[in-house]
Amino acid sequence: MTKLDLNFEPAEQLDLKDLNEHVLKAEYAIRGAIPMRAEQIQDQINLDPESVPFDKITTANIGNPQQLQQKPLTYSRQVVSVLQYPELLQHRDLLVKSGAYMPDALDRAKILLDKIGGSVGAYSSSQGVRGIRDTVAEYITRRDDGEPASPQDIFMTDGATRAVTYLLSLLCRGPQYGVLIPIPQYPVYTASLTLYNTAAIPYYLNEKSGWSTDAEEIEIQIKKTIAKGIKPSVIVVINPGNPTGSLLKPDVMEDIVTLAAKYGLVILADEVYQENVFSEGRKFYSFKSVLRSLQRRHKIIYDNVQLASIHSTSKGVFGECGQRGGYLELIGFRNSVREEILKLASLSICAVITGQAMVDLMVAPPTKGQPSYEMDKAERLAIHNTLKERGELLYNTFQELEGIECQRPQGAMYLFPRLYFSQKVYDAAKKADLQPDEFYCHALLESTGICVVPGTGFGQEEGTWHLRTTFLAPGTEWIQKWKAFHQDFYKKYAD
Ligand SMILES: Cc1ncc(COP(=O)(O)O)c(C=O)c1O
Repeated sequence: MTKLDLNFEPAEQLDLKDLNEHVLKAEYAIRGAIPMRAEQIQDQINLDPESVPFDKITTANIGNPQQLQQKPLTYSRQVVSVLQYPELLQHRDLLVKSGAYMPDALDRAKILLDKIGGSVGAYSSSQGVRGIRDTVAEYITRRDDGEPASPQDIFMTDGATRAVTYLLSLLCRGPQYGVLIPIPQYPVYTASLTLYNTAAIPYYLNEKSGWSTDAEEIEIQIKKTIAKGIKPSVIVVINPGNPTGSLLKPDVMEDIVTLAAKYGLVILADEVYQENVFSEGRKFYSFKSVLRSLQRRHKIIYDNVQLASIHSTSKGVFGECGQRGGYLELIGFRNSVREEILKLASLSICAVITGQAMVDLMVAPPTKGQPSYEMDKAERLAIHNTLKERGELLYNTFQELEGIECQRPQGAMYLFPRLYFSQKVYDAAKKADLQPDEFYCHALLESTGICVVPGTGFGQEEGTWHLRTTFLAPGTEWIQKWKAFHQDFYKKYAD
């Protein structure tokens, strides 16, 4: 029998007013109203397939390749399956003879198990498995043409998002501090800044010149912000860009590093699309390689630049979003600051171990001479080429249509076309209490099942309207459906 007095009015449940206002204000359009409506429609299709004029939802709203039939790379999945069940190694001959496993995948699993300490079911150190950080450091060194990387600077994370969270939670210090973000941008950045109650300082990318970044425009924004009494402390750069698909040139990157050196900005280089480069004759340059080159050419002025680079297993040709693998490389930070990042990492104990293993496999594929080499290389190339072709196809289709203007994809996995609307669309959108781009995207979803995200969710220059679509969905049927919808929409709303 309780000794407490039971004669009371029960306390109320929580209401929104009882919650953290910053969480309420944060928005993430990629999983916002339109994707939520798409989920409802999918449920409706499952219950009653005849109730909508299409048979499935095409999820072009999120860069989630394996949801759209991209096959995982065989070698890495073979290795990870053994990590989950190491007893398989006792049946090596059988597994190899039957063709179920390649011998080098089994060897790699053994090496990884040793690195991990025997079981993916055990925590690792908070910074991540040392042997995996060694592999990542070797990869970065190779990628940057011999510019050395150190495992001490690598932090393994649950996807790149966790790395963004660590950095912004540490660097955002309230509304009198600001973070420079590109517009349009990947909305995790604005959402995080809202959560951490820190000012977002937009710098606009130049659509007409392929969504290029203009350092002079950034400096103007920095000066304006300082004049308002807000201190810019971080600059976020997404390269290749999401949602724009643009690829930065080294001279622009040098300018950004110069601004970082001059104004004491930490560079948060979101480099998760570093493998997704499609422009002929162009290549990805890491911010680290650009910084090191500047440091070599100039004495002192670049010595204090602090750079955090993030990468992920979610994109590239790996597309292993659900495995939550990622890493963060810290360059130029004081030890005391790195210790705080480590503390943040230790609060979640460690990154998922299979995700860490996935990073190891992503950055160190089988090498020439190993039995899996040819197969792995062919699979990687096929995925890369398919993405490139799909991007081109969608781009070419947009070129044919009225009222839509699209920049050629240079990288990443998105197109961000601009939409020009008639007065009738503005009026209809207003009536529906939507922005014109939201109105178009809703109509596209309801007519075709194609789910994309309105430009409003990424930020866009006032008075302009866009949408973001991935080019991951297979086949051409959905593109034809979109084309037909678009033509009907423009006919229906012609002034
Ligand atoms: C620019 C950018 N950064 C980070 C992420 C998050 O990646 P992850 O799945 O590794 O958390 C994404 C995902 O789409 C992205 O587009």
